[in-house]
Amino acid sequence: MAAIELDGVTKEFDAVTALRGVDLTVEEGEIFGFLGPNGAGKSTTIDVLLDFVRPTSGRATVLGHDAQAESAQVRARTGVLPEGFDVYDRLTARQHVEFVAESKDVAADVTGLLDRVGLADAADRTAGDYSKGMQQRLALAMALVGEPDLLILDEPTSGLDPNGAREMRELIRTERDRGATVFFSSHILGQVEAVCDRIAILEDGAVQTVDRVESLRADAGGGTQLHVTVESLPDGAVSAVRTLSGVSTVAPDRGAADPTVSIACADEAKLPALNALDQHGAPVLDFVTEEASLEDLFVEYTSGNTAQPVSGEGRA
Ligand SMILES: Nc1ncnc2c1ncn2[C@@H]1O[C@H](COP(=O)(O)OP(=O)(O)OP(=O)(O)O)[C@@H](O)[C@H]1O
Repeated sequence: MAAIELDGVTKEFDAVTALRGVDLTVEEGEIFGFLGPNGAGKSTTIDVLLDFVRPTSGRATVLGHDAQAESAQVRARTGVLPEGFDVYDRLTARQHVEFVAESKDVAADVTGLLDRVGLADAADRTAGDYSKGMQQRLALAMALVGEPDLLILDEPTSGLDPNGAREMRELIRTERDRGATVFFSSHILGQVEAVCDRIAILEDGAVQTVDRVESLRADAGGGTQLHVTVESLPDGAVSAVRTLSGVSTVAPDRGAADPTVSIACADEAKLPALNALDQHGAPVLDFVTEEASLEDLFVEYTSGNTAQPVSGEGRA
């Protein structure tokens, strides 16, 4: 059974069409990244799933329940980290989590949950004094109450430092290993590509593409960037690499003491490219490889929208 099914969902807010016939299926047990620039419609989609807004047309099903008619059942089995979560200033973190457990009518290991999100030491401090990152961690602990079958996380790494973002990704993986489905939105490509099984790219209320991360990476053109330092770089060596199958671009740079050449190529073309350099008067001194980023693809699908897709602060 699909964890999430959107079927032709359109949402119009007066003058703004936020969603335009969105079709999307998220399978159970997936970590699914919902990516798009600011204003693409990510939060509106999540609001439809949780019945905070009603679609103008189309239908949403969550964990087999109709998102509108059976929203209570959906919420009972779903943990949500909303965008721009506001804490209750005078309540402690512990009280926040206890409150969610009471509302959901489930038993919760409150200390254990706060420990998992790195707030054990601050559990009894009032959340009004928390930093933004600590508030975000608290929101995550609240989302995890009751071991939900589905986690819906809206911009979960917002406000987190690089360590916090990495811990968030580890936690997402742990939740998936427990059997949960994780659906999370982000406008930061690096966050999504580091952890997701599949990604949908949304732009202007419409799904532009849905695919596995590896397939998107392959579509990004050239599986690998090869940066090679050579002793010398005659034109013949550059041309020899250009003619190899699987090589898409070759960019020589003769400005430094040792010339370099950057080669975008398919994985299987890496060794032939290095051999071709060696054999055409460009002995290889050193090389590094870099996986192709999805950033170009993201920009292509989102028409270079003003949101900055950054490639992340490092992989988990
Ligand atoms: N309640 C509302 N009333 C009017 N317009 C709205 C409302 N909610 C969202 N919109 C509009 O719908 C569009 C999609 O907004 P949404 O918040 O879903 O985007 P998003 O992808 O989540 O963006 P961000 O990354 O900035 O959070 C935007 O143009 C927004 O202004």
